[in-house]
Amino acid sequence: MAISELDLPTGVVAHSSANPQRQAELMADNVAKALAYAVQTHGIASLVVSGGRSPIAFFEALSIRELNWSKVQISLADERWVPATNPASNEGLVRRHLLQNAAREAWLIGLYHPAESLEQAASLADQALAQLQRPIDVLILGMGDDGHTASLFPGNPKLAHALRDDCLERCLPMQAPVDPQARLTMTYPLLAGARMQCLAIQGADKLETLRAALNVDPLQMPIRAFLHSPLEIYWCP
Ligand SMILES: O=C1O[C@H](COP(=O)(O)O)[C@@H](O)[C@H](O)[C@H]1O
Repeated sequence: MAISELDLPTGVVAHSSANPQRQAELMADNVAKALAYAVQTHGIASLVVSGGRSPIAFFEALSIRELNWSKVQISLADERWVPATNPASNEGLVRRHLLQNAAREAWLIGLYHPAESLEQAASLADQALAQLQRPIDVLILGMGDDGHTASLFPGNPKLAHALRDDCLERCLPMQAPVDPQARLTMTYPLLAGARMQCLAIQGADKLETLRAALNVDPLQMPIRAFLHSPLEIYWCP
């Protein structure tokens, strides 16, 4: 199946690339243009990225794009509650692959904070996110095989609250079904307010997950909540 065969909602744009490197370069070009425009028009740009296995080539391609990175804030759609030195840390991934080259001048607002409980850590992350320029200029989402995005996981008791349009928290604690289970996630209104929204996915399995998500409720597959304009989906086989 190709992404062009999906019946996507009106206003959702699909970009198809021949391979992961081409996809990374195309996304890096488009994201760099959007960040440069944001810096030019309001003096500061905010970029929120996801972790997981997929974004490394994109991070590296973006890190060498020339723009005024000292005016760019970078934060994370979600984080595992582990320090940046832990191999599972999304912040660690961003530090190793994105905050390099020209992009080393960017300003990172991490979600991880040491605390006595995950709830306290989420509250500290929520406070740190007060510095993040809103609306987010560019959001890069990923998607798990169960239809989760950020750390908005199906079956979590806090999911319905995190997906509410009027959810006041910027960040909430979540439990994932896989290790590391303790997670921190940005909530729906913060994420879905982004000016430019991209979903980056690779492979036939993720396309099948996306197809399934089109026909279910967001509580079953949270990516469903984002499948509307202005989402741009970047897919490659
Ligand atoms: O756990 C996570 O998974 C999703 C998808 O990651 P991938 O490895 O399948 O690309 C990711 O978007 C999220 O940020 C991450 O914490």
